[in-house]
Amino acid sequence: MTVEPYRPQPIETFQTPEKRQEMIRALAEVRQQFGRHYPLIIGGEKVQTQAAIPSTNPSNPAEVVGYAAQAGASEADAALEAAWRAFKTWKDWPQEARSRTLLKAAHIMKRRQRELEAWMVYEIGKNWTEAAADVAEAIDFTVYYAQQALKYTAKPPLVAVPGEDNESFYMPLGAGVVIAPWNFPLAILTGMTLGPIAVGNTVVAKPAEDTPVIAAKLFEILEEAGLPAGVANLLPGHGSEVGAYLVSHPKTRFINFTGSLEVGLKINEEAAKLAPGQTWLKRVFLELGGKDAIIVDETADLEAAALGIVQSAYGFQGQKCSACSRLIVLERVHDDLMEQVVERARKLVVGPAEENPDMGPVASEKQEQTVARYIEIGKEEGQCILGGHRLEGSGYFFEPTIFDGVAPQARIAQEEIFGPVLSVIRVPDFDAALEVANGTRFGLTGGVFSRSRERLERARQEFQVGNLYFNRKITGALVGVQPFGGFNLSGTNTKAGGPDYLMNFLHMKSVTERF
Ligand SMILES: NC(=O)c1ccc[n+]([C@@H]2O[C@H](COP(=O)([O-])OP(=O)(O)OC[C@H]3O[C@@H](n4cnc5c(N)ncnc54)[C@H](O)[C@@H]3O)[C@@H](O)[C@H]2O)c1
Ligand SMILES: N[C@@H](CCC=O)C(=O)O
Repeated sequence: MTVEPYRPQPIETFQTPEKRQEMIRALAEVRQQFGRHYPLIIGGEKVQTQAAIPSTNPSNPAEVVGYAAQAGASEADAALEAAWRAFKTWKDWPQEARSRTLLKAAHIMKRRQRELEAWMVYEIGKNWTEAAADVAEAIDFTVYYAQQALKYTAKPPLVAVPGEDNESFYMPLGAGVVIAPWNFPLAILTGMTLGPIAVGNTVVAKPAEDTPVIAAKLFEILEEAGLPAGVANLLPGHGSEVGAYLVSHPKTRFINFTGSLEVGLKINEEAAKLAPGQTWLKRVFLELGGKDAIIVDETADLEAAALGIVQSAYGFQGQKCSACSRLIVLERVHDDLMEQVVERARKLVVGPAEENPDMGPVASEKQEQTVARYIEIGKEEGQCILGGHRLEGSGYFFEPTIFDGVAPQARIAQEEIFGPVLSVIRVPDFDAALEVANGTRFGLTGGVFSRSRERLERARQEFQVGNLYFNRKITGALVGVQPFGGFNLSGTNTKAGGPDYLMNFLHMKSVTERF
């Protein structure tokens, strides 16, 4: 098998008229397809249901992008059965053939790149570049895992002892459940599904309620790539119903979850209970929320810091687990820095995602209510120095918002808001900055802007996060470059897009023969 060395996909920024025209065409073509119905996919069969989940456009919620069939318990039973049936043969496919199937899927994604981006612009309100980054990451996960999977055919080296032959080898676990969030509705769903599949497992995937259409597009691609029936099964539905059912199911071998801390804790608890007939301990992977901080000290390049803060706080409307939601700034540079941050944030254009603004809408009515509630809390807990309002119009639009003078223990400095709201905390020195940065339950991403080598080296050891960035934005981890996953209550540190990720979905067998 000839394999090109893996390199992350470049992310399209639509600077040329040709690229802009491509996107305008894709948006028009996708709009023509609004309102279609998308079935469940169980064992390769397309299954319609009585109930349907409407997926709407957050820039204009009256528009229905598509309807997804809605799975319940009986469909979940059938999907797990189909996944176990497919496992019997998929586990024995030569690794090269499995990897080739994924590489083919990646090629189809590249061919349909603009179209996939356009679906996410409409379905979840990403601007064009955010949508392009999502598709690029999905392609990256697919290629990277296809290649990484090849290494597990090699047997680990063992110590030889006289009179015995010893060998160890890796085997896939079985049929697992993937439960995905809406905020990277293609990339995260793709990575969580194709990682386990790459090394011989099979999967039942439940996308988020708000993004079933882009999930259906991924499954069209997997079918075209020739992934055998039942290896990946698609089960849109409500998390508290079919999601919870799949988690508790005795036939679920592993759970690959990305989402909120609240739901992650429930899953952790339910998955630990032994269901009647269950004969294994479920492996549970949880990648959860963040309350991510950037520290800026008095030695920093303030212009670079202001740029990195604004990019990290407001990219995709702050709806990234990696988003900067706390700015921890040393008193001495507070005023100069804030002047630049406010100036940059004030210029951000907010509007319908299809017009490619800096910021589109927040994702849903639920998000709208959460962000509005925290803005009200913020007005009690800090001084609103920018924004603080929902914008007029039918879409879920908010101004970029900044609260200054926030106490480290304030709710807006401790709880994940998941919206375009930044809390600014002033500290006297770098010791205090690190203490505040580490003073939440989370530990996902973090950043430091400083020219002090000593402080950067200290932060390298003491800043308790899974992904730490110096002198740049804290979002946009690249597959294979910055393995992604948090510390503390941000998750189980699965490290998506990392060289050890696929080990999570394998177990090792050791065989000894006495001569
Ligand atoms: N750490 C990471 O890598 C990462 C990446 C993206 C998003 N996130 C986090 O995800 C959250 C935003 O996503 P969200 O709003 O979709 O999260 P969420 O927890 O509300 O939902 C995630 C998924 O869980 C399902 N679900 C809900 N209740 C369930 C239950 N009781 N049992 C089983 N499944 C259930 C939902 O239907 C959805 O598919 C934020 O907290 C964000 O920080 C984390
Ligand atoms: N991996 C993404 C965040 C995923 C969570 O939302 C990043 O690095 O920005």
